[in-house]
Amino acid sequence: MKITGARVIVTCPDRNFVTLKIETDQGLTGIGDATLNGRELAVASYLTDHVIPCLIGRDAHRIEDIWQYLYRGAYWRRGPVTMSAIAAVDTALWDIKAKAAGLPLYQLLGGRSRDGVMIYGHANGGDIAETVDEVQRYIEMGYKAIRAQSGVPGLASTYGVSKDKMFYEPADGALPTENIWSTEKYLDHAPKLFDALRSRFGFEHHLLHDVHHRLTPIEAGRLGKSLEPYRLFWMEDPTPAENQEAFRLIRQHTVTPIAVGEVFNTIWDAKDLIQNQLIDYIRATVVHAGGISHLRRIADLAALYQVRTGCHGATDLSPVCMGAALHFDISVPNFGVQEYMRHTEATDAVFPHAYSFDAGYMLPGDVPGHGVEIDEALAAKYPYQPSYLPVNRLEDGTLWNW
Ligand SMILES: O=C(O)[C@@H](O)[C@@H](O)[C@H](O)[C@H](O)CO
Ligand SMILES: [Mg+2]
Repeated sequence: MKITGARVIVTCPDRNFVTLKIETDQGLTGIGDATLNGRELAVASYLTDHVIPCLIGRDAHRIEDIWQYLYRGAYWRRGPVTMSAIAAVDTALWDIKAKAAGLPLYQLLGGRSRDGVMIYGHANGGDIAETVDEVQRYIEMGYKAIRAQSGVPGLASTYGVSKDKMFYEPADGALPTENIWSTEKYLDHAPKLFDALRSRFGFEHHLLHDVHHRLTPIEAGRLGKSLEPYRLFWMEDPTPAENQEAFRLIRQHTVTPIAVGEVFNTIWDAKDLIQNQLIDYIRATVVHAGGISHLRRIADLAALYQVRTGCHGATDLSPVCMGAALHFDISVPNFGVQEYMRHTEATDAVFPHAYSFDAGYMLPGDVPGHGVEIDEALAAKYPYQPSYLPVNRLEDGTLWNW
């Protein structure tokens, strides 16, 4: 089966998405997500100008060979732009292969390992009271696992607190907005949030929290220790993970489980964290970590050390990524949880899909392929809109991690 064409579709139904569509000489097409929030056009150009010319005429069934060709052939390896582009090709080719076999993608990945994919949603509020009410709402919607983020007294804004409660889009400006961050105010506040949540709801539901790279290792150790009475499912991105060694310091101080990896794009970013059991969940996902093929390699390494998957699934990852991730999630043996931030109706209309939500779990659907398509005519109605993620500054003006 030959690749006869490929094109990049950039669309912005409420937010920007980049999609690669591959066509073959047997009439089958496949799509892959290539969205990189705030740097979308870099990936679109990488695909259009440097990858697609190399794809035409290749055998669409040779997924692994094409992956190696794009990874080794670029000479300049790794990084979010390169690996998101490779991920889009990989995902589209798995979509084609499954369609050619007439099977849902998970059947080519070893079949089901579970009946459904447990997901977690994002409850957030401007203060503790509002966040408690939002957690209540997610419990009523049937969620078994809920991430809780709240505003911090004394800070005008902070990561994870959105205006619209069902969708969270942090990219909010034609140039980056600047937020002010105070670690002391946050460390004083976070335990109070989870004390209120456990006092109200007990321990029946999994509670998660995203620190979003904003602490130093010892501060992360302090936070993890302060959250131990509340038995979190995980504390996410407690400190930037370029220095994987830093997590040893956190581990010395707390048994609060740690999840890292949504910004990782290859197995090399996670190798030491996994092999030294410095984390409990790996957050790498289909769109940013080289696609289905590479994510399986990361998951297999993680399984050796009893590290489980917890794929990133924010609104800025398109329904194409969500669909592919659910096929991965329902089959991977060391599954942990899948993040699911809902997309808007306009986005869902552009990306019709077979996956579904049912009482805190999601199902990938059983149509051939990964079950997600793109309505190109509708996509064309939503032109790209430049949009940046915010930056953080400390109260003294120092540029910090957002
Ligand atoms: O865990 C998460 O979902 C967050 O870290 C994301 O919302 C992240 O901030 C965005 O994906 C960035 O575009
Ligand atoms: Mg996160």
